[in-house]
Amino acid sequence: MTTLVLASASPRRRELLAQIGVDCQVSPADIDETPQAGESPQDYVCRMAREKAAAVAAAQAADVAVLAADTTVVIDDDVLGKPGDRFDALAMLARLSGRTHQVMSAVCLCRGQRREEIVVTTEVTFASLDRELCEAYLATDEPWDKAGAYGIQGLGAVLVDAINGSYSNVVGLPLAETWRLLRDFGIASGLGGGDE
Ligand SMILES: Cc1cn([C@H]2C[C@H](O)[C@@H](COP(=O)(O)OP(=O)(O)OP(=O)(O)O)O2)c(=O)[nH]c1=O
Repeated sequence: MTTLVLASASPRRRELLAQIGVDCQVSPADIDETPQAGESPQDYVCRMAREKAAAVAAAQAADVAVLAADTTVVIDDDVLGKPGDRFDALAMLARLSGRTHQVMSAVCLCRGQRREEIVVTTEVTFASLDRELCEAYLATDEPWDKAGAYGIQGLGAVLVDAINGSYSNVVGLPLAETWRLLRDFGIASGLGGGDE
């Protein structure tokens, strides 16, 4: 049986993997998440997932598989990461208000010399938000550890009018695509049967 290490501090990613019956150990990666000048959102999320996986894989035996992911909100080709402060969070919510944005997650799975990456994009359309609603949402403390300053899986659901694409991708890990990746590596097998 292959040991799978999830290179993530996100409790949501672990819960999402558990939802599809995949057991893992957790070993968060600490990397610099600053975008590079001129880097496209897709290149950025891929690089982040790859660097998280590489940082953790370096400390593992060669037969251990490492899974890492990165999720970012993209609007007008700009990347919105986690808000740094209240002002930042309000500006993000105001920018997303009444418009459609993309949530991009990259997933990187590696074992030994083998490495595969995928990027999944979901479109999310926000309701029109007034200042009072944005302030009230900030007071819930949900925005701080989430890209784009909202969590669709929580009270942030009231901000969302529609989504087009994978829901789990917005929460941090596209489950259908990740499961296929794990299956291709021989890590996930049938449904409900756990790991091979
Ligand atoms: C848009 C959105 C993002 N998010 C989260 C998913 C990610 O955890 C987070 C984006 O930050 P990431 O850097 O992708 O992940 P992380 O810092 O939480 O964890 P790690 O790097 O250790 O794996 O935003 C939600 O939970 N709900 C949402 O609706």
